[in-house]
Amino acid sequence: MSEDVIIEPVIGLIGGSGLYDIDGLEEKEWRRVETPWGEPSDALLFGKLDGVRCVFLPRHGRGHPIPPSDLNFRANIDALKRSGVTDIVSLSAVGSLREDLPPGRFVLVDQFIDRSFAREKSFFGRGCVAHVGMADPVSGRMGDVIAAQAERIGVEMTRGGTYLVMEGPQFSTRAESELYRQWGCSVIGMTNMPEAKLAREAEMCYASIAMVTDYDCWHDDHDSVTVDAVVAVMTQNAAKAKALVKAIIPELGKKRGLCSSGAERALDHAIITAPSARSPEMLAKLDAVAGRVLRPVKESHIGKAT
Ligand SMILES: CSC[C@H]1O[C@H](OP(=O)(O)O)[C@H](O)[C@@H]1O
Ligand SMILES: Nc1ncnc2[nH]cnc12
Repeated sequence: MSEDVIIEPVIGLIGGSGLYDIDGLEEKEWRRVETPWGEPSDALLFGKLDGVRCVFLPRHGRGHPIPPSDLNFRANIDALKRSGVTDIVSLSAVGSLREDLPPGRFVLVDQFIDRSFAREKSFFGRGCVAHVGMADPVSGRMGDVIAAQAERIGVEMTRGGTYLVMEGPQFSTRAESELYRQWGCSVIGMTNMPEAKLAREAEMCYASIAMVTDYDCWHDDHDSVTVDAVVAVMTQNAAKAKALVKAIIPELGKKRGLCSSGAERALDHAIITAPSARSPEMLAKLDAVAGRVLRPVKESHIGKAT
């Protein structure tokens, strides 16, 4: 049954390698946010762009002190959620697994293969078990806005692509890179999972802009990826990324109904633990991410349309 709700979006931006700040924010303020899951990667940058509330988080922290496997993804997503964020735009450096996705190209990812293995992947667990759907991990609504704005400002963007998430921190062997190519993957990186899974559990819409920095190690005509090469291309990509962010925020910030991705109601049919078997400690930790379904209805954070 469709619900009559109006959402005033707050846009969360997660900046990856080479993106540690965003331009043009008004009323800027870096603020630390505490979470029950530990510390986020850094303080969060709060501000407004064209009147739209935004919250920026540098994924690896300013100066990039945190490697992918040590990222506290749960704290990052929880901090964005308790800051009021409704829609997350992830910006990431990635390697290309396809000839037609050269360095400099932006890819609007629509699928993931999660090969990460040393990370906390869920807010739920003993005391409150939930299984959310991940068939469609990103928001097509956000994708439509991002693709349209990329075209308008002349940023070359490929719509759709599968992002292979590897554990890292080492880059892939040639055999691994070839294997992922055979699997039909488009790009490779180390960070979008479990980020996208946790965003879904926290009922936030998620879109991923993957910015190609290299051809990984499979391409005969290109050197194997190095950090220097990634950073050099990312420095060129960053200006385009910042222009794109400026273009999408006023559009993403418009009042709207529920997202077609279903993300905002992901927990409606996901929690399997009987109310009598739920642990109070777990419920306390889930206060921000699952408050909508675990708290009494009158406290729900999304207002009904009048
Ligand atoms: C510096 S190259 C490897 C590093 O860059 C990507 O991070 P992010 O997605 O945050 O831009 C990649 O996933 C690795 O973490
Ligand atoms: N080739 C690559 N592999 C993994 N993560 C990356 N980030 C940027 N390039 C990458």
